[in-house]
Amino acid sequence: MANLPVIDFAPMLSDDPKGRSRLASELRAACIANGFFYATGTGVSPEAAADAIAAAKEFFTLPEAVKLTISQARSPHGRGYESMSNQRLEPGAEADLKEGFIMGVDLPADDPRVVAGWPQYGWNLWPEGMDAWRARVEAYHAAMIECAGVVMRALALSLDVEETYFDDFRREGVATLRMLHYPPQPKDASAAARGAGAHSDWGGVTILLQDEVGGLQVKNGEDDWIDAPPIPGTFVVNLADFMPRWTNGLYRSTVHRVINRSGRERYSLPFFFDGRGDYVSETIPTCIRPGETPRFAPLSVNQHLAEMYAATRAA
Ligand SMILES: O=C(O)CCC(=O)C(=O)O
Ligand SMILES: [Fe+2]
Repeated sequence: MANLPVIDFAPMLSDDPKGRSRLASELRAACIANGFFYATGTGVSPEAAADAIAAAKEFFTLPEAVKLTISQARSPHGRGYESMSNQRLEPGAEADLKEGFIMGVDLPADDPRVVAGWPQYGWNLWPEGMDAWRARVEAYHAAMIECAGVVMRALALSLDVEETYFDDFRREGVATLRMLHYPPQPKDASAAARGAGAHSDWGGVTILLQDEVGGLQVKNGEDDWIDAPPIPGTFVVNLADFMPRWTNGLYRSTVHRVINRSGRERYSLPFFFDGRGDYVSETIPTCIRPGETPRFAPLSVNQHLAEMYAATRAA
């Protein structure tokens, strides 16, 4: 079984037309095959990545009562602390054995998009007296917005459109950082136990930083589960639900899951780049081959996010 490829994005950060065209074709092959790959050279420093994992561990060691002061239940916008087993990503499986912390672009209550109730547009919740921690998390979030820009510009090139093609989607879009803690699955756990049940992600791309423990699995192009083990110095990137819409099904929004059978605590930080609420997807003209018609109706980010958040709540 071929492993997922490691793709170097460094050509996007310098004037390197040859490198970019090599990157575009490697990326295209990876996106058609599995929609999952590892990324290096995205411009995020190893120190920033290590610090983000450290910050996640620090948060989850706080007493439950402290974490609950910023419970997601208190946020109209899905921010804050997500208690253990609060989500069920896979219908028919058990609720996900994970807890999380969610933050995103911070907007005041009087922002017109917040007033209009756009999903995931709103303000963050932060634990009391942890300003330095907050600054570290905000710095990593800002770095990931940049990183997603690099990845999406390369994706545009891989589809033979201007590198700016996805800029309208990206501009002031939903950009959610989730810190996750997966306790080890108990030895006697049922076959339906999941850290994160099988699902696809909902936006444009997801860029995942995982620690050294492992447990992420990907459903490949042949419908087999394959491991996406940690590779130091990389992110795991997966395409999400808008990609098949843009590409008329050429690029997949790949199903993945987490089962933590390691016996150890696992920490991971997915960053979801979900796009601008009022953005409506259309099929990219270069993705419609002669004789084909668009397979997907236009869909707005707001509509898709609202439906998916509602569908996956465990309670
Ligand atoms: O923790 C991971 O490795 C993946 C998490 C994930 O797929 C998600 O939160 O959507
Ligand atoms: Fe996911």
